[in-house]
Amino acid sequence: MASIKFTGAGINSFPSSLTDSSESCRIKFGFSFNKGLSSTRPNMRDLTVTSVATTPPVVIPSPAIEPVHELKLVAWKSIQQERWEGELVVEGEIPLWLHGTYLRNGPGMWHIGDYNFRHLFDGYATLVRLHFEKGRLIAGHRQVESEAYKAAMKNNKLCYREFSEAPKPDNFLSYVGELANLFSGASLTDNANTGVTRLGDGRVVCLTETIKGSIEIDPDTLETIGQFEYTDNWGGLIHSAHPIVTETEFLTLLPDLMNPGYVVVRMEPGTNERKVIGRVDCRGGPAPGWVHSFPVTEHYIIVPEMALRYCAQNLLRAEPTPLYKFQWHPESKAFMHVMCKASGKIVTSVEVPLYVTFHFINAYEEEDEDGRVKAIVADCCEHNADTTILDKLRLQNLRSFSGQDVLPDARVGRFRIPFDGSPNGTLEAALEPDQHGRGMDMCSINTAYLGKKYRYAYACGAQRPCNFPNTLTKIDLVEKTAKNWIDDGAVPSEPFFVARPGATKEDDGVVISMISDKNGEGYALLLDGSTFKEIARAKFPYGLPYGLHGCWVPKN
Ligand SMILES: CC(=O)/C=C/C=C(C)/C=C/C1=C(C)CCCC1(C)C
Ligand SMILES: CC(/C=C/C=O)=C\C=C\C=O
Ligand SMILES: [Fe+2]
Repeated sequence: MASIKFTGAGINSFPSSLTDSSESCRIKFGFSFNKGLSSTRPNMRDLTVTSVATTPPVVIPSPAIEPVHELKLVAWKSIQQERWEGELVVEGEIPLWLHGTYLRNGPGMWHIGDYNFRHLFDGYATLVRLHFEKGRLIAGHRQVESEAYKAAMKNNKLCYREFSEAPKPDNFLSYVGELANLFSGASLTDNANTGVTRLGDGRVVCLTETIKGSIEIDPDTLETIGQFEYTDNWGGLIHSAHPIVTETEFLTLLPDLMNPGYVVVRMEPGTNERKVIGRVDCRGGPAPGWVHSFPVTEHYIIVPEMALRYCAQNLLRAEPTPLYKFQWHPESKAFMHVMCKASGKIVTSVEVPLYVTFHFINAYEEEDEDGRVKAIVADCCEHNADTTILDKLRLQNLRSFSGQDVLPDARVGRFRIPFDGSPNGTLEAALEPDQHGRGMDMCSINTAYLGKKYRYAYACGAQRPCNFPNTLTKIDLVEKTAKNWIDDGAVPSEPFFVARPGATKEDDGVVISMISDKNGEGYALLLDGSTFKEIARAKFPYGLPYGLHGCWVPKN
C-alpha cells in the first residue's frame, strides 16, 4: 500500500467526465416500498395523505447485528419507508408570518439488505421537508436518488465508496480496478447526505464532500432532479461539505491533496461555473487539513488548516481506520489563512493552537478606531483538539447508550487572527462550556449576520451523562450565557434559525428542530428565537433518523 503514489496534479485535478459512473450492478433492494405501489419510482402524489393516521409505516426487517443496549430512539435507525407526505396536527401556534419550507438532509438509511453500515456519515441521504403556511404544517420525507443509492437498491450491495464503507473487491484484479476507479473518482460516492442549500437563483442542491455528490432536488416534491454539474473545467473530486451560500454567490474550498493547499472558488447564481478566487498553500504537511466547513467575513475568506489531515493511504484502504480517511498530525501544527475576497491574496496566515472542528459558526472583522481591520474573530464548534469525536459517531456507539457520560467535551472555540503581522493567533472558549453542558455542534445563526459581528448562535449542547448532544442551546456571546432546551432521553437535530420578516433584533424569529424522542417517536419543534421557549410542536407519524443540516426556502 505504501508504494502506491498519487500521480497527476492532484486528487482534485481529474476531469469531471471521468468521475461519472454507471449503475454497474443491479438486483432488488432488500425491502418493499409503500403498500400498493408496483413501481420502484412511485409518484409522490400517490403517497400524499391528509392525515397522519392513514399511512401505516412499512417496517424494514431488523438489522442482522443488534446493538448491545436496544433503545427505542430511532435517530440512529434506518428510515422506515422511502417517502411519505402529510399534514401534521400542531400543538401550540405556528406564527402566521412563517411562510416557506424548511428542508433538512442527512444520512437516513444505514443498511443494504442485511448488511449494516458502521458510521453515521455512511447512510444514504434522507430529505425531510416541513412546509409552513397560515399556521399549518405539511411534512414529508424522501430518499435522495443518488447513483450510489440506486445502485445499492438494484444490486443489494454497496457499489461506491462511502465515508467509511468501501465495496469489497472480489479478487486481486478487481482490487486493481477499484484503485483505478478511486483515482478517477468513479468509485467515490455521490450520496449527497450532508446538507441542502438554496442557491441565489432558487435551485436547491443536496451536498456532501465529494463534488459528484451535488444533487439538485425539487423542494416541493423532494424529487431528485439530477446531478448538479459544474460546467467549468476545474473537475476535482472533493470540496468542503458546507459552501457559503448567499443571494449573490456560492463560495467553496477545493482541497488539493497532491500539492497540499486549497483552491478557493466562487460561483454566481444562474451559472454552474466555479471561478477561482485564489489559492493557499498548506504550511504543514503531508496533506491538507480536513475542511468540512470554513467561515467568511465581509471582505475575507478564512481557510482553516487543521492538523487532522486527509490521508492518501487511508483513502485507499477498504477497511476503516479509527480516523477513517484522515490522520492526526499534531507535529504539523494548525493554521488559519486569511484570503482577500476581492483580490485572492493571502493577507495573513497565522499558526493557531491545535483544534478539531466540523463546523464554523461565523466570523467577523474587528476594527480599530480608524476603521482599519485589526483582527478577525472566527468561532467554531471545537472538540478540544480531540479527534475521538469521529469514532464516537460510529453507529454502534450511538445506539448503545448505557448511561455513561461518554460524549467528549466541546466548546465554542473562538479564534482571534491578528492583522498586525504577528505569527500566532489565539483560540479560547468564547463562554464557559458548562453553560451548554460541554456539548457543542450542529450550529446556526441568523444569516443576516453572516460575516458580521453577531451575538447569538444556536446549536446542540449536552445534558450529561450522554453519548451525543441531547439539548438545544442558544448561546449569547455577549453575556456569555446559554439558554438550554431539553426533552429527557430525546435527540434533537440541528436548531435552524429563521428570522421574522422585518425583524430588527438578531434573535427575532423562530428556531426549527426535529426531535427523536425516547419512545421511538418524533416531532417537529418550534422555539421562540428570543425566549428559547417552545411555541409549537407537531408529531410525525413515525420517528425520523437524526439528519444533519437544513436550509430555508422562503415563499414569496
Ligand atoms: C455526512 C458528512 O458529514 C460527511 C460525509 C463525508 C463523506 C461522504 C466523505 C467522503 C470521502 C470519500 C468517499 C473519499 C475521499 C475523501 C472523503 C471526501 C472524506
Ligand atoms: C453530529 C456531529 C457531531 C456531534 C458531536 O458532538 C457532527 C456532524 C458533522 C457533519 O455534518
Ligand atoms: Fe456538517
